[in-house]
Amino acid sequence: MSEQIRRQMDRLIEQIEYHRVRYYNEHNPEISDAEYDALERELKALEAANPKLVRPDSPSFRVGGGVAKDHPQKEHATPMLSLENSYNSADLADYFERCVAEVGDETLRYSAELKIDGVSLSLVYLNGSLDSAVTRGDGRVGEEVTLNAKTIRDLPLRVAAWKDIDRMEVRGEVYIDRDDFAQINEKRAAAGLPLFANPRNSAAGSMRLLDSREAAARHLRIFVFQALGPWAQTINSHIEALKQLKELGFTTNPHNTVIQNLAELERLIEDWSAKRPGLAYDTDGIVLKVDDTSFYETIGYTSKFPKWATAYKFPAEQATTQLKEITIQVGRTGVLTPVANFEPVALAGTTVSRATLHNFDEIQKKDIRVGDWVFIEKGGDIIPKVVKVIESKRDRNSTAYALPDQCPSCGSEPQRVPGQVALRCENLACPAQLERRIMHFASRNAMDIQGLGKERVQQMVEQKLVTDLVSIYQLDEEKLWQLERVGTKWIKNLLGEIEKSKTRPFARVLFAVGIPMIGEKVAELFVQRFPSYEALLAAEVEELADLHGIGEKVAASLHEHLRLPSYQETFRQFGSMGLQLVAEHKPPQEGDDALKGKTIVVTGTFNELSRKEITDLLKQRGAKVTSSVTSKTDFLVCGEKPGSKLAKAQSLEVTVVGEEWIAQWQNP
Ligand SMILES: NC(=O)c1ccc[n+]([C@@H]2O[C@H](COP(=O)([O-])OP(=O)(O)OC[C@H]3O[C@@H](n4cnc5c(N)ncnc54)[C@H](O)[C@@H]3O)[C@@H](O)[C@H]2O)c1
Ligand SMILES: [Zn+2]
Repeated sequence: MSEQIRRQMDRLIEQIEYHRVRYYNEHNPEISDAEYDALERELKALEAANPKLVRPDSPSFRVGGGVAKDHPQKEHATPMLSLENSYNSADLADYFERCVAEVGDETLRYSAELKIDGVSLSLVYLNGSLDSAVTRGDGRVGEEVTLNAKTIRDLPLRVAAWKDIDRMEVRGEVYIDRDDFAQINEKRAAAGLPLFANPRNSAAGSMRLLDSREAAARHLRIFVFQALGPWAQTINSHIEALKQLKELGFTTNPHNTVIQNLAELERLIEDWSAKRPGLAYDTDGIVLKVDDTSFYETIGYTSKFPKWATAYKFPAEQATTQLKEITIQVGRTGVLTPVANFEPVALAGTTVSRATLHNFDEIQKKDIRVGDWVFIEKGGDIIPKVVKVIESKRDRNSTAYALPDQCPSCGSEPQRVPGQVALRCENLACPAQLERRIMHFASRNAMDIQGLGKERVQQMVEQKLVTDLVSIYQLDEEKLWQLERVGTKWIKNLLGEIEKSKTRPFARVLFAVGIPMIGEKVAELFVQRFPSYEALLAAEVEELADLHGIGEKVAASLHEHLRLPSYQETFRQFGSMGLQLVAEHKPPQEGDDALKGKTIVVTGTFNELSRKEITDLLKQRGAKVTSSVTSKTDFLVCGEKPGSKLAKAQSLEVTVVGEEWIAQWQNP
């Protein structure tokens, strides 16, 4: 029996040692922290039940992962310990009881601090100047990384208001902001380097880089959380020490508070559980420390952590699991989104089995393959995401992911959206998109078919009364009677509306078919220059892009879509059903109000007309001419030397037109 337990302990220790090297030395873990902690807990439980079998070299007594030879080694004046972990109220209640019992005072105050998810660093200042920075290492001896520490953005290299102390040690947590971390991983993905699982691993790796210029590019930051040495010994409140550190120019975390009991802590935990996704940096818990430092020796230490402190750990947000399949969802706009389906795994209190992969570029960048073991993460989002692949666990025969060649809803070949990372199904009859397409087609500014509300459209699509845009014009009384709760009057009205929609001008038809990036105003601009479907189809992409107010991507989108079979077929059928595919050219009449409801800004200098003449002309046509560009502006008429209004209009995506656009509003 005991032989079996011994073997079990050996096996656990071997696993733990293996993962410590991956984590502490290589900064490239193969399992999540929660999974690692479970191994440690299992070992500790076995050790507690079998004290005779405990190995003297057990990781249960050790801090960190030892020291590598890359940097000079340096012994800590005071050991750098870890923190005891608490996962629930019972653990925390134990902590409060223990402190009160040791001190014999119920009114103890505790400093409650966010546990910053980074790596600890010891900084020694001699006569006010930073002398050395040392990592925790194995707690006793660490690695000297002073040059790297000097790249930490908010670390003072000299302490200004120095108070005659020749030696002072400050400890803190070095971390990387989430945004900076995302950029680091993006660069690594582009360079084909293994990704970091989280900001903490990348901070740890960065601190130990051999080239401090590279460390500087990692944008390291620090929150200091402790002072040691003669100066600190004169202050016997931890909170007060933090305050004075701040006055000396160190950055302390602004969210530290004082609490007195478990109830207050529980409120704090609840509060931060909600708020911490909004912080710029990762936190993994709340650290409690007895505020009165004169009790530290009384309460004492284990070989691994101080007993006057504990760390409540938030539920784990990362896990590792195996990717079984990549399925594809078709969004309402036709965009195909890959979804990771994996072995169900517990994560932050729920079981998850799916994660979004965002887009196909993401899969390629991270080289995610079916069968891979992956790190998944929940963070602040409801939907988990795949952080990275664990390459060391990849099957040798695995192959890179191939882009889908079929839309899962309709089977047609998806297209790459020009200039974007998305793949899109462009089939106008794709069932997954039909409802949205019809709603758009029938909307007020498009074909304006009243009576085609959301619910009705849903029913029609479900019952296959409409299967594409063309089939709207094939609806008849008999078909409509199949719907629930309809009457003669409603049917007659709807058919009337559909018939009436055939008279909508061509620009509206062009807008209504829902070509990506072709909005209402853009459709109008195109039709003014190319007044029929035939003319548009004959136009080269350069000619389309040549129009004032039209971007290259927009022109490319129109050009490409008009050539897709499903669009060509749709326009052909529209034509034979009597929809308007030719613009009726109405020269404007004196006093007509073609620009009614439009808000227009005029800027710059013009060749043919003065600014005043242009303004008057637009007003005659019913436009409201205003002086500043806002999101409500419909057009910016832009001459030469336009100034800041042009940039403003571009940033708000207001349509910009030139002097030639004015010509159409002049009387013949
Ligand atoms: N995934 C793996 O394979 C693997 C392997 C080994 C270790 N680990 C993980 O490493 C962790 C253990 O590392 P650890 O010993 O650094 O413990 P820890 O990170 O859980 O806690 C101790 C550390 O918290 C930091 N800290 C942050 N804010 C603080 C504050 N306000 N006051 C004081 N300290 C603060 C300090 O650096 C301190 O050293 C565990 O989470 C474990 O899961 C993971
Ligand atoms: Zn499709």
